[in-house]
Amino acid sequence: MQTFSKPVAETVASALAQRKAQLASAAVVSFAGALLVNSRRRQAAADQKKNDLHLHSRNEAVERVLLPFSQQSIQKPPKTLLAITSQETIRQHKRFFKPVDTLQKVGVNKEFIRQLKAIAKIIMPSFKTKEFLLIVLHSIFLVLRTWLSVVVARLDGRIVKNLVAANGRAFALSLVEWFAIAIPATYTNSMIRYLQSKLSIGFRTRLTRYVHDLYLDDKNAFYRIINLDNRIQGADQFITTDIAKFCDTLASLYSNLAKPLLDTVIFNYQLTKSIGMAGMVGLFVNYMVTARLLRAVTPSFGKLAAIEAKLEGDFRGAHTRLITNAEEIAFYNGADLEHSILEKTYMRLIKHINSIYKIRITYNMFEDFLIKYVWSAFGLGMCAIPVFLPEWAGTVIPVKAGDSPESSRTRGFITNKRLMISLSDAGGRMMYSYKELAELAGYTSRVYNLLSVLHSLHANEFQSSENPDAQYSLDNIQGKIIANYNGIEFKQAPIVTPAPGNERGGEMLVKDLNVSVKPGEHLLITGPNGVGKTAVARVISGLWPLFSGCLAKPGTDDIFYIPQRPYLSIGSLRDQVIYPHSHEDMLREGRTDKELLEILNVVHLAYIPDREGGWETKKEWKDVFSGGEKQRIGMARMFYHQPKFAVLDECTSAVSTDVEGLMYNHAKDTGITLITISHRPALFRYHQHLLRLTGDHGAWEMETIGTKEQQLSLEKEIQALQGQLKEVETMRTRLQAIDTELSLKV
Ligand SMILES: Nc1ncnc2c1ncn2[C@@H]1O[C@H](COP(=O)(O)OP(=O)(O)OP(=O)(O)O)[C@@H](O)[C@H]1O
Repeated sequence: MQTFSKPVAETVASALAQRKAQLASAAVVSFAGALLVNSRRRQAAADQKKNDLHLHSRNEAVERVLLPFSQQSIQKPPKTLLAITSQETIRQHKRFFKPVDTLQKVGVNKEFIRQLKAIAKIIMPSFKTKEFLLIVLHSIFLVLRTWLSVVVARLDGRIVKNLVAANGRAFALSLVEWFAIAIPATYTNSMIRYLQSKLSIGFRTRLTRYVHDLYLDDKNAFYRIINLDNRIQGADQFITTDIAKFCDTLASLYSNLAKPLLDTVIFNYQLTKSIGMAGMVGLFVNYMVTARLLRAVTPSFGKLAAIEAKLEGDFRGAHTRLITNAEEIAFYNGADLEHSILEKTYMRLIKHINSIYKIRITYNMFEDFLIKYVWSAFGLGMCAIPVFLPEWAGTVIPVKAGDSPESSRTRGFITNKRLMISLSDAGGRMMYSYKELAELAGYTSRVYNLLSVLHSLHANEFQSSENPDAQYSLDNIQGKIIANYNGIEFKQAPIVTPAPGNERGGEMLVKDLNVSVKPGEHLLITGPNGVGKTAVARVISGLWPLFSGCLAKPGTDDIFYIPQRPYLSIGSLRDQVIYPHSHEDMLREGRTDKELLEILNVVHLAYIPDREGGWETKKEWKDVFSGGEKQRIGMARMFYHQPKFAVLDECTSAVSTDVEGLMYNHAKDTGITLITISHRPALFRYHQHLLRLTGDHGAWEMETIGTKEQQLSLEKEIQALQGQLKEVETMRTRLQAIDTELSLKV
């Protein structure tokens, strides 16, 4: 048991030694370190980055998008050229995607048509697109299929007539004709399905590309949509599933609506020839009445589809959270609770789907009854008109030379009946299309909502506050940002949480901050948990808005952020070090793996490439690296990018103090000005200034490290530690006493 007391003394002694070292080193730290800048190297890197940025500029006309389309292509995806959405197009489209009125009913109405028209500008930007060609081809095949249906109906009539007339030769010949028609008919059907799928995937590619261009824009809309807006929950579901469903429904709707419409026109024309005008008027009246009846009983499938999509998103989101936080949940033994959360989310979804199924029972019954039975009976009645009341029909079934009146009537009846069946099928599909149209309205409202929110975030238009008296509201951002400044300077700038949808508006964390960081003047930001240290970094990076005051900051290339939570991307080991650059960027800049190894050496990770099997190794890196290794990779990234300024947010908390010191010294030696967010006093010595956030109504204070006050406060801390050190002996004695007491009891 005595061994426990030794570390107590050691810890206090080492803390004391550290304080003394701080006191000594803080006094000697000066701007000299900052002047030892390897300026040539940094300048070259900056130029290279600018060059690189130019090559990847968002204004670049065309970018390659990888679209795997077969199993083979998954290994080696083909490259399809797709134009990147230009800023001009986005600006022009903005007015079509005005914010959605949440009270607006989702359904087949004017708003739906307006939203669909707006989305059409993305999925079919002009008639010179591949998608338009697909629609034309698709339409040709649809006409062909209708024509083939008429031919088949006539042939069917002739086959039965030959059978009734016992004409064996004619019967055999008509059967041959039957098979001859089967070939183009089946080819037509396959092509219709193929072209429909192609159309859907074409729409999806355009829409996904457009959404990605907005979602991952230079304003970080993917961050804003979560933190600065609460109109869209689970954007991933919108992008991966809702867009796909929207495109599938739209493409199939065209074929499901265009084909029966065409069928209705052509079959009606054919039927008029056989059943006369009276029959046609009867049929028309029948359509009108049934359509009205069906419309009246159709439930709001659009709204139901939109709710279903949202619940699907919630279920998917719950699973994603489980995967992302698997280790933490497993450590906490949280499987039971997570299980019940997943079950609840799933049951909410299933309950909704079940209610849709129940609604559909009566609707489908009514629909079937009207279309299959009422229509057939009505149709048969119409077919009988030329037989029983030829004077009403205004037409009689022609009797061909050599045919008996019976066989002619049979031929006429069979042909008409087939046309009738096709007509009722077309009607059924049209009615079904109405249901599909209502569902499309649901998907359209979701896709439109996503697009309108992305457009507004891209244009820096945020959700308006419900409280007009709120001091800080996202729709009233007054702060002034000066970019490309050689330093960081806050003037009367409050740090405020964005808090979208919060009745009270944003909460002020730091009051009117006045801080200036010039090159070489390293700043340490400290303060209790939740006081707003990271929030300062968020405002510098532009993730959070500046509600008032002024902030001058370096250009995006000149500042690098290492966040509190390490992030490891998908990709090779090399990709982890050079993130967010790609291997192609690295080669273009003329950087080598040898250089990367030197960087890993600085952060004491030189053993990693060998251990992991080389730079090309791909793994789920977040599960491979230890906490400290992840943080060192973060530092390695900074050394790779060599920015002028770096914001380090508690990013070395799991790194041993000696390696941490080496990394800090190396960063300073290479000319990086550090803005560190930390609670660790061991880091004082690497900085000139200290910003202390006290959390008392947004209060803060600035100190120069190494000043008299600073020394005084360190002296005080040393005295306190020395006091504790004196107590070690007493504590040790007490521990021994407890040990003895315990052993006696045992
Ligand atoms: N997106 C957000 N919307 C509203 N409030 C937020 C948001 N993100 C953080 N906050 C709140 O802002 C406050 C400051 O957060 P911040 O992350 O800056 O704390 P911190 O000082 O860095 O704390 P720590 O030392 O624990 O890292 C916290 O109370 C936090 O709950």
